[in-house]
Amino acid sequence: MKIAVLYASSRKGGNSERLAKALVEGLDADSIFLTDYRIEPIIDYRHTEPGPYPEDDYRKLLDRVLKQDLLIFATPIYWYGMPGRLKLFIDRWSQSLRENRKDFLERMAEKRAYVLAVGDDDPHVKGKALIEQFRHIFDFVGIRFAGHVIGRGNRPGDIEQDSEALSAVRKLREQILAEMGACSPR
Ligand SMILES: Cc1cc2nc3c(=O)[nH]c(=O)nc-3n(C[C@H](O)[C@H](O)[C@H](O)COP(=O)(O)O)c2cc1C
Repeated sequence: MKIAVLYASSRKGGNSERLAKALVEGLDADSIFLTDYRIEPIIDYRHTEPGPYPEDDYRKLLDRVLKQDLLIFATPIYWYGMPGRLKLFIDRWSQSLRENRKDFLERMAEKRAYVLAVGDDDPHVKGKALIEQFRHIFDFVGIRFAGHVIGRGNRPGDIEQDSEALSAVRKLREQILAEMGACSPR
């Protein structure tokens, strides 16, 4: 099973990253830092001739994502939603739907995803909309939403005090390990 973590924070070593690392520690997971990619905003060509699309890192990033079986979205909550960098990437899925809808949806439908979201302003209540947004996005493209964890933290490292989030992550980890065991050849 191929696993990737999409790190959506604008900073390194933050709470969402730490939560994701607790989830995949010791596992063979591809670490995809969105800050390493330049992703331009979508241009809506749905009702006109398509193109030109931006010459940026979108295809490179998408290819890396499409290789995976399990996607872990590790994201801070920014203004009660996802960071712009992650939203730009997901907006561009509309480009793939326009360019190669069947192939894109077939490949997305093979995937499962977890969402780990960290915020500091009552995240279990005010972060619900973000989780719902992911649910709708995954439904649309056929990704199976396998679970989520909301954590609380502001300064890097705060998440280590959120025992509830850490324990929820341990449970997801057990799910992943069980699935990997079921997949491995005997
Ligand atoms: C631009 C920005 C917007 C933020 N907006 C929210 C918010 O709406 N709700 C919230 O709970 N926390 C908000 N925060 C706090 C971050 O979610 C919090 O510090 C989190 O730990 C950051 O994740 P990271 O450490 O993985 O970068 C915001 C932080 C920034 C920088």
